[in-house]
Amino acid sequence: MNKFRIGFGYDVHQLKEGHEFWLGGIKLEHEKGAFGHSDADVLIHVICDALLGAANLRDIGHHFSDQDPKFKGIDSKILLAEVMVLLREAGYEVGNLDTTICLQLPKINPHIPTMKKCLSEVMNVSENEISIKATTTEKLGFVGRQEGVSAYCSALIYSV
Ligand SMILES: Nc1ccn([C@@H]2O[C@H](COP(=O)(O)O)[C@@H](O)[C@H]2O)c(=O)n1
Ligand SMILES: C[C@@]1(CO)OP(=O)(O)OP(=O)(O)OC[C@H]1O
Repeated sequence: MNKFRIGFGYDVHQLKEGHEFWLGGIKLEHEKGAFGHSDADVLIHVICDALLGAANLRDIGHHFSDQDPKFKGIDSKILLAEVMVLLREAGYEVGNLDTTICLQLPKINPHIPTMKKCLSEVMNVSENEISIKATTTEKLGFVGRQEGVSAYCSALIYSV
């Protein structure tokens, strides 16, 4: 019988002028971009954390340290692909993911189909199993002030 496990991820990155804005594996055109040790793709980071957590494999920083120059500016799609290797080596497959991006601007809805296609290809998981949603915080807090972007992910995995 398949064993089902759930996982959860949460992450925040600062938004700053003069940085690229990578989100869900694609580059958005915006006056500010996300800042981090990697490309700061907060959506991919929460997916990694939710999958690692579900498999009890620690977290993204444990596998890809923000102190390691090897990961400086790295494309987070590479990290997600590596997480999928770890997950499958541990004997699991992805059931489904449900994510929420908290971002005041820009609007994410027009980009969701492209993000889903991109993540589906990186993970080798059907687009139907990848849900991406977005919300503002009604101009409240660091998201509302456009100082940062946060995201959440719930993941279901099952043993194969
Ligand atoms: N960056 C965002 C934020 C929100 N959306 C979409 O707009 C809807 C309304 O947002 P509220 O914060 O007022 O609830 C939301 O449900 C999303 O569909 C978006 O595309 N990009
Ligand atoms: C991805 C890593 C590694 O480059 O760096 P950041 O882009 O800073 O991301 P974060 O989610 O803060 O932590 C994970 C890090 O290990």
